[in-house]
Amino acid sequence: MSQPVYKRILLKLSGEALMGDDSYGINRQTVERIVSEIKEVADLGVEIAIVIGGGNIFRGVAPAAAGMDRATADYMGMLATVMNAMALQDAMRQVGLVSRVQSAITIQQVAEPYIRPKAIQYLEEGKVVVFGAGTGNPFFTTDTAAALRGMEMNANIVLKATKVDGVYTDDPKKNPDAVRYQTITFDEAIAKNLKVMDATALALCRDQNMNICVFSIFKPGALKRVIFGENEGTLVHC
Ligand SMILES: Nc1ncnc2c1ncn2[C@@H]1O[C@H](COP(=O)(O)OP(=O)(O)OP(=O)(O)O)[C@@H](O)[C@H]1O
Ligand SMILES: O=c1ccn([C@@H]2O[C@H](COP(=O)(O)O)[C@@H](O)[C@H]2O)c(=O)[nH]1
Repeated sequence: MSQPVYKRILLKLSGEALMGDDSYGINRQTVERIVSEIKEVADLGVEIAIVIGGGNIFRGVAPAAAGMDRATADYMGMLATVMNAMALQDAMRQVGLVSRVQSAITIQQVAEPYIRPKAIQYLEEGKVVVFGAGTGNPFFTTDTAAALRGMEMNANIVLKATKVDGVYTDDPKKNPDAVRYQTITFDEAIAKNLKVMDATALALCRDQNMNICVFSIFKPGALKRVIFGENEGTLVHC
C-alpha cells in the first residue's frame, strides 16, 4: 500500500473557497466537505498545520475597503481570518478532529496566541493547528503567513489549496487560453509575475528551499493525491 510522502504539511486554505457558491461568507456545506478531506489525510497520520485566508469576508485591498486607511483595512482582514479559523475548528470538532487555533493577533477570549513550540507540540500530538490572523502584520497576505508558518513548523511542503488547479501562464479565470504548468521554478514564477501567489511568499519559500504545491480545493480527492505524491496541481520548486 502506498504511503504519504509528507509527514508534516502546511496547508494554505483559500478564504474565498469557503464561500462555496455564495457571494460572501462561510458556506457550511463547503466547510464540511473541505474538513472531510482534511480528516482523511489526518487519519493517515500526516501532521497538519493550516493557514486560512480571509477573502470570503474581507480583503484589505478590495473596493469595500476603498477610502479606508490601508493598515486598518488589513487588520480587519486579519480578524476575518480568525473567524474562518473558528468556523473550521468547529467543523473539525464535529467530525472528531482535535484542533487548536492560534492567532497572530492577541485575542485571548477566542484563540490562543501564536506560540511556536506549543504549535509544534500540538502537531506532534496529532492535533490540527489552525493559524489565524495571518502574519499579524498589515501589508502582508495569508500566503506569506503560510510560507512563514510552514518554515517555522518545519513542514515538508506548503500546499496552497485554492480555486484553480495549479499555476497557469496567465489567470485562467480571465484568460481561457492560459496553460497550466506541471512544475515551475520560483524564479520563473516571480519573473513572470504569475499572480497565483504573492511574490513575498514565493521569495521566502525559494530562499528557504520550501516547495509549494498549488492545487484546487474544489477537486474531490486532490489533497489526498498531493499527499501521496501523485501528479496533481503545480509544483513550485527551486
Ligand atoms: N498565473 C496564474 N495561475 C493561476 N491562478 C492565477 C494566476 N494569476 C492569477 N490567478 C488567480 O489567483 C487566484 C488565487 O489566488 P488568491 O490569492 O486570489 O486566492 P486564495 O489565496 O486562494 O484565496 P484567499 O486570498 O481568499 O485566501 C486564482 O483564483 C486565480 O484566478
Ligand atoms: O499577514 C497578513 C494576512 C492578511 N492580511 C489582511 O487580511 C486579508 C485577507 O487575507 P488574504 O490573504 O487576502 O486571504 C488581506 O487582504 C489583508 O488585508 C494582512 O494584512 N496581513
